[in-house]
Amino acid sequence: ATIRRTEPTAGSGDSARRFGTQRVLVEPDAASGVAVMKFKNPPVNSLSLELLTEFIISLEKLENDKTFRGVILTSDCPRVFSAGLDLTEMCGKNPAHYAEYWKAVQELWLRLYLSNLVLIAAINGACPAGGCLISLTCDYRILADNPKYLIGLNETLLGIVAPFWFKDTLVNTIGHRASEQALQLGLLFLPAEALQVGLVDQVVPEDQVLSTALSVMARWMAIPDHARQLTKNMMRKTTVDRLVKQRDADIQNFVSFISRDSIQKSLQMYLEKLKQKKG
Ligand SMILES: CCCCCCCCC/C=C/C(=O)SCCNC(=O)CCNC(=O)[C@H](O)C(C)(C)COP(=O)(O)OP(=O)(O)OC[C@H]1O[C@@H](n2cnc3c(N)ncnc32)[C@H](O)[C@@H]1OP(=O)(O)O
Repeated sequence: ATIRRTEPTAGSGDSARRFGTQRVLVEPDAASGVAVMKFKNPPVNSLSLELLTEFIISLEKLENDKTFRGVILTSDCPRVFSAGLDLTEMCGKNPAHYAEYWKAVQELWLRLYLSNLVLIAAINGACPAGGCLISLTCDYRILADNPKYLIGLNETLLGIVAPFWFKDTLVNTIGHRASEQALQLGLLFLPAEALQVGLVDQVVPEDQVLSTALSVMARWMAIPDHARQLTKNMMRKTTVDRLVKQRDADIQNFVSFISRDSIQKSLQMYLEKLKQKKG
């Protein structure tokens, strides 16, 4: 994916030029050093290989541009933050594709979890599974107060299992016992429940999600960068190293697990059910 510079939209106010890719819009505000990164992969921001790749490219661009110290992650698709990993990437494909896809999923998590940027998730829609994982890699999570916007690692409901580094990220956020129950039951939390269990840090009216994220960002950016970054690294490095030291094994484990007939069948059935729902 190439990074395309697009002209500022009419009425975009500041002279900041937007850049990004087809599926990841980046709205930089150089004055504040904050960029808003919007997923745009309609209808549900499923994390396809293309979206993952473009996401990594855009994140790297922002990390390499010293103008930016904070990024707000949000969705350009109505009602959905991200529907999680793209199920079509995990069904009916071949082992080589599964390996390539999983490597990209690992890469995104590794880059986000240890990012030197301040990352804030402005969750303006449903946030299941891989979408929830992205929000968990952020430093702070704000969820719109809409009972339709459920959030959680619901993998067991599909007959699959969240890998250990998904689990570790959840445990680091809501604790071991809450994670044990949430992962086994594939819990999808309502906003008030997510706040109560600590899965999100704030629940605000839908039209205040972005403005709240901007004010929280200002608070985090007031901290001397290097001290904050060293502290974040201190908190997260052990978790990241657990994957780094066994990335290939993790890929092989994913490929063999997802290739099982029983797993393929449950994913197909789940996809069918999603399609019927519209019926
Ligand atoms: C042990 C170690 C080994 C590792 C073991 C394996 C690794 C496990 C880690 C997996 C992590 C994951 O993220 S697995 C993904 C889990 N994701 C989910 O369960 C969410 C599924 N989606 C939903 O619940 C809903 O779509 C929701 C997001 C709420 C939006 O609802 P809406 O009514 O607005 O939209 P829908 O009508 O449902 O969906 C619109 C269209 O998008 C499609 N769609 C929806 N979600 C999709 C998805 N994730 N991937 C692809 N396509 C999706 C639908 O089929 C529809 O297709 P058309 O009908 O053609 O338009």
